[in-house]
Amino acid sequence: MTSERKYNEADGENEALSFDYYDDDDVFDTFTDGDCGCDEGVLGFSDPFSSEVKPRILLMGLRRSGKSSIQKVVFHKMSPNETLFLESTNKICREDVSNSSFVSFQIWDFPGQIDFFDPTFDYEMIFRGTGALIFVIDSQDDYVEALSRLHLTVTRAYKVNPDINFEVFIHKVDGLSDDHKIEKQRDIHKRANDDLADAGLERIHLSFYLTSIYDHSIFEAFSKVVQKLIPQLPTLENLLNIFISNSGIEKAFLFDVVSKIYIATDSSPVDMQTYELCCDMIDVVIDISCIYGLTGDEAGTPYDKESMAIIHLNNTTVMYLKEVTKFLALVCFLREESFERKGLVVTCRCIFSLGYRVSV
Ligand SMILES: Nc1nc2c(ncn2[C@@H]2O[C@H](COP(=O)(O)OP(=O)(O)OP(=O)(O)O)[C@@H](O)[C@H]2O)c(=O)[nH]1
Repeated sequence: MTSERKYNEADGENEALSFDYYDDDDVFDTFTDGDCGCDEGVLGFSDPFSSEVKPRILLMGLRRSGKSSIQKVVFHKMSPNETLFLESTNKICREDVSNSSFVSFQIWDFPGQIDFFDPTFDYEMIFRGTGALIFVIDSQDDYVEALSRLHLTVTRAYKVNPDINFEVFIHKVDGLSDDHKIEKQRDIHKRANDDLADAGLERIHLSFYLTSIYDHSIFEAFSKVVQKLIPQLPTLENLLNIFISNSGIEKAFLFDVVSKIYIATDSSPVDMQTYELCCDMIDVVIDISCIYGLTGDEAGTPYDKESMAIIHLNNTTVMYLKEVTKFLALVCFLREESFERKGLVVTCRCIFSLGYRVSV
């Protein structure tokens, strides 16, 4: 028998710190009409009795909209093509993502076909502990039904917990031209907000992202969702701003190496190409380390204190990657002429190490 956390409503104010435990038969078994499509052992609570409270991210949307694929590609390194063989999820799958003290949350993947407003289903308990609700809309399908489900979900969730961040992934945009993508986003944005306005709920804010598992857009969107749940974000951004203003560095990211989610960057805008280059650099570092860094039967990891890489691009830009902690990497862009002042990078690494220690 597994255990599930439940909010202790009596504790009122600070709900995020008021978990207690109970056997989960009553809530979740309502939806277990078959085997979970999730790997037992990988998914579920890694430490159900830990007192640590993690923000909860819900993945919701109609059947086949791409929820499980998103989770598998971002957090399990599944290749996008393999998602073609994913079976439909038929019960709620929960996963702990605890790569570092910053990137630490639970993802709950909901089956598309369930009626989570079934009276036997304690949706209040679920929404009360939620930090972000990602609603996935298949942009290649007719989205009228998805929009009405989005409206229902958001309004119910908001009533229970107005602090939830509502994130709408307009998904599978890989099949669409750029013009078509923008047109879809505008249409979905307008209809969803009109529905809320008609219900007198224009104060509910929805954020929209164009996503696909076939490019980096899904990682970028997830980065933004996760960043909103990191209380240390303003401090990290500040540190990165100080960092770049005191060095020749033009752009700096703090990456979670495992998921390739960037948990913070300086306040200059991020463009997709820069983000993609960072992801590629992380892949290169890990791949090269796996091939040449691990010897024989050594049980080491391909990413450790020694991990660092420098890549000279052919446009006089240099990319610099350095391990900050076991799970975090600092990835910077700088001009070749500034690169000689590499000592600054090392200094700033100390600042980040300090920032990390302070946060735990
Ligand atoms: N073209 C394209 N197909 C995608 C994308 N993401 C997911 N898919 C496909 O969409 C189909 C459904 O994906 P799932 O992840 O199983 O969808 P789901 O929302 O979890 O479905 P249920 O478990 O039934 O609720 C699969 O064939 C995926 O390969 C995407 O970004 N682009």
